[in-house]
Amino acid sequence: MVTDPPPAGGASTQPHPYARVAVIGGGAWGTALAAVARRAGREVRLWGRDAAVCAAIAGGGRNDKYLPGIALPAGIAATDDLGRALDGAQAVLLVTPSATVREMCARLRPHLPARVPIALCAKGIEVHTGLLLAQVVTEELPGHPVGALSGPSFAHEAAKGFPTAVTVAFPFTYEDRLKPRAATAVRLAYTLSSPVFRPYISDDLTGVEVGGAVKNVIAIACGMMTGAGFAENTRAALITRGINEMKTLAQALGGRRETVTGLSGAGDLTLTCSSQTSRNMSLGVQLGQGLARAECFDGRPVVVEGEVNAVSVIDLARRIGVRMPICEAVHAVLHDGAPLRETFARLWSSPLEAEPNMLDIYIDHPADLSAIPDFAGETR
Ligand SMILES: NC(=O)c1ccc[n+]([C@@H]2O[C@H](COP(=O)([O-])OP(=O)(O)OC[C@H]3O[C@@H](n4cnc5c(N)ncnc54)[C@H](O)[C@@H]3O)[C@@H](O)[C@H]2O)c1
Ligand SMILES: O=P(O)(O)OC[C@H](O)CO
Repeated sequence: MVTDPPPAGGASTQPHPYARVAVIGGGAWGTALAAVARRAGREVRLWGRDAAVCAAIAGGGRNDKYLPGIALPAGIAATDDLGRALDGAQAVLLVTPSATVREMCARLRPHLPARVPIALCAKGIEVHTGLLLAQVVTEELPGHPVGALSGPSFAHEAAKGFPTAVTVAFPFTYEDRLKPRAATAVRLAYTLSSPVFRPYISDDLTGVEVGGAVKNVIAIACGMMTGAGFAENTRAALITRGINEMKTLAQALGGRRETVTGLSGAGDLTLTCSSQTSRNMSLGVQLGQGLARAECFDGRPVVVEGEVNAVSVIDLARRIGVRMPICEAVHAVLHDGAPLRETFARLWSSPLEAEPNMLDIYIDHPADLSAIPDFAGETR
């Protein structure tokens, strides 16, 4: 447990916020986080690779490409010049898609102020290496404290100022435990906090990152089942068993099971699996309805992290011997051409087992896939 008594002599007990925040990534979440930081009273520089988007944000307070119709708070300095965005930055939020994190680090390297903390706001695990994104950044940018910001947060809601809570996680040093108000996670949480944005603090970076990556895959599973005509019982079972897959992977990688019950795990899973606002859930629904991948989202290119995450999560889980049957099913449908209904029906015929941490037992369960009715098209 971390405690720090208030200092004697009436000195302020507030952490020191990071006064200047650089947000790297001008998409939906990067723009929303710039709005969050601005609303919290910080000086904000937003880097995007699209000059027209940057001009619209800086000039008109809008990013209609990624957040249509939303008026952003005044004063976000948006630029396509990385050097300008990072000049004097005291904290960096990295918000480009997970697959771009390593290349973005190389681009950031020449411009980063020394020892500036970097918070990953993308959700994923690197394909091939199996590294969590914070490990990728630590490898590429040694000497910087690296953490993550994650949780149930649709960008358009956070940008509009709807109350949102997330987790900010950085490893805690011995010193941080003695003086938690000076810890990076605490300072960054305070930096971004406002009456409508509430960051919770964690030192379990692994648990937080695993939650963010796995929830995307489980959301695709929920979407697939919904699209194929299954109902709420099925979705609730996938969410609950999905949390168990997250816990098992987090623990195997050195994270804590209870972190997965927090905002970055169960919280984000609940949000993402409940609404087709989620691109992951929405992709699953469209595939469940029988659309080909190329037809989904009317053929528009849309960032669906769970597609990539399915590959990296399953590759990692197999390597370290962790069972993740729901993620395996999603992977099989997305990447091995397995038939969707049969693949998920098979999950219901897998051996009976006990709830977590109770009894190590597997009992054969008769597999009769034809016993599961075809609900597609039925009106409920
Ligand atoms: N949108 C949300 O509600 C939300 C919420 C929380 C977390 N996230 C996470 O944030 C990350 C980004 O998602 P998003 O919603 O902002 O995506 P987005 O599609 O809205 O925007 C992606 C941004 O990344 C940029 N980009 C793409 N490839 C790039 C590259 N190679 N180099 C530099 N920039 C590149 C694009 O120009 C764009 O500005 C994802 O990992 C996502 O899971 C999104
Ligand atoms: O639209 P999604 O599925 O990428 O989800 C966005 C956020 O991760 C929700 O917290």
